[in-house]
Amino acid sequence: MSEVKELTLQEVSEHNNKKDLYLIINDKVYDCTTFANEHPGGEEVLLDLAGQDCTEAFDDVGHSDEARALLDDGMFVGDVKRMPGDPVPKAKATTSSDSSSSSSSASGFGVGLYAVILIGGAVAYGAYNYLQAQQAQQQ
Ligand code: HEM
Repeated sequence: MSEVKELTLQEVSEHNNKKDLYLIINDKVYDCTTFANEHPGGEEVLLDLAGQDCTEAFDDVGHSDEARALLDDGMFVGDVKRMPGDPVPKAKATTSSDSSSSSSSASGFGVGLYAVILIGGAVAYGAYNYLQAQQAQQQ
């Protein structure tokens, strides 16, 4: 088995143009030079991020499994070699778990809010009926 190549952020950042375009996704380096002009999302977005870590941008778009499979289908160059002082990777695990946990807590809050509105409405309706009955008795 051949060893996986390792590239520093500095090395990757030199591949930053249309004729030589590397991207980092999840700490892996991909050569997107030929793919760029076939990219369904356009060549421009890839050029803007050329030589950089685009994990966040890639995840934000919500790319399909097909798009992810494309990456390992001939574009893989090697792993990122983090040097002391390099920026920390745009956390992959936290981004996905963050969004799922925040969305689940948001939906939890939504259900709670509905419950409060429903119960509040029921109590108000009950109080109104009670007062009406009291008034009817007094007349
Ligand atoms: C080498 C990495 C990338 C690959 C292999 C890739 C592949 C693809 C593929 C196959 C699609 C079609 C929809 C799908 O299957 O999800 C797509 C759509 C798209 N991509 Fe990428 N993409 C890459 C990087 C990026 C990056 C870094 C951005 C930055 C924002 C981006 C932005 C978009 C957008 C906006 C679309 C939607 C296009 C549309 O539906 O009109 N992509 N990409």
